[in-house]
Amino acid sequence: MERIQIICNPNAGRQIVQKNIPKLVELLKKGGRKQVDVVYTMEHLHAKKLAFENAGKYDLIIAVGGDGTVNEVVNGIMESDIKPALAIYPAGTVNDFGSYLKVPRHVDEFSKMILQGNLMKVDVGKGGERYFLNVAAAGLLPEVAHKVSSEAKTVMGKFAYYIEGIKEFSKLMFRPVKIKVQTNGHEEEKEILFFIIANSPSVGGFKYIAPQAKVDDGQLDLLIVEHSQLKDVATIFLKIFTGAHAKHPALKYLQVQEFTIHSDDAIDLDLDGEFGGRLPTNFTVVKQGLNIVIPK
Ligand SMILES: Nc1ncnc2c1ncn2[C@@H]1O[C@H](COP(=O)(O)OP(=O)(O)OP(=O)(O)O)[C@@H](O)[C@H]1O
Repeated sequence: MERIQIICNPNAGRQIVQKNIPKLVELLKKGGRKQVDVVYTMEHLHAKKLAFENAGKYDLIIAVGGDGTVNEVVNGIMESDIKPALAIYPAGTVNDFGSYLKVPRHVDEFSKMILQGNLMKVDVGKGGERYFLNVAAAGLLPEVAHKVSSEAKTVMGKFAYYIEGIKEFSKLMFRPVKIKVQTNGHEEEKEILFFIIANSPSVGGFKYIAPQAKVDDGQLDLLIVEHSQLKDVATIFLKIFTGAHAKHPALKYLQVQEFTIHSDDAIDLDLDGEFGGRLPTNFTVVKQGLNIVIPK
């Protein structure tokens, strides 16, 4: 992987990791990489455009930012005919996929990982026409993610999500979401509190939301909590910290390759923490569709 493009969101997270970029470039050049170009994103969707337009010119794109920036780079790569490899340099409030892959945050370790170039093929989820690397969701979690202001997340980190989550939770007790789920030609109507479609086990900073998820098995893990199970929701939430929630009878846990979710209400969809359009949405998975650099 000789030709490297670094796409960096200067505003992501606490804007600390970004200070390492000059050092990273220096280390990669010292390691023999002749072309290491850095571009800073200027606005929403800029990272996607940069990844798409330059996909053929690079062997590797390093996304520096949070899950939103990584999602944009993944969309740019997946929409391109030539697909460079991806590396995630976690610099955001939440970096689920990077944390799951145990990507080092220290610049020396990170550059070592890039120079070693150990690749893994991972699945990429698709919700409608948009790709997601880690998670698609609607209901409680995305409402929380979108309600928390960027400033609050920067100051409080992940805890901002949890605090808002508790506030939102009481509101949602009275507002279930009606959905139709189609899997393998079978349709079921449900009133749910939320659903999560996970590629990796780690979602929203919780490490074990989808404990059975594997990022290269060609399957998406679908978790649904039905409204009828409201009385159990508190217990489910408490168990999330250890992953024990997945075995709770009130939570439906399915592994699927394709399914559709409809709703009569205008329900926002969240893909990797970003607004991803509205339901209805057909979900598919591109099995091992992306090469990603991981530690040895
Ligand atoms: N220069 C920029 N100014 C403003 N927003 C940007 C800029 N570059 C990228 N973005 C947008 O910032 C959003 C958040 O990015 P990302 O998830 O990487 O960071 P984060 O710090 O984890 O998230 P958040 O800002 O939501 O806390 C993305 O939607 C991205 O498109």
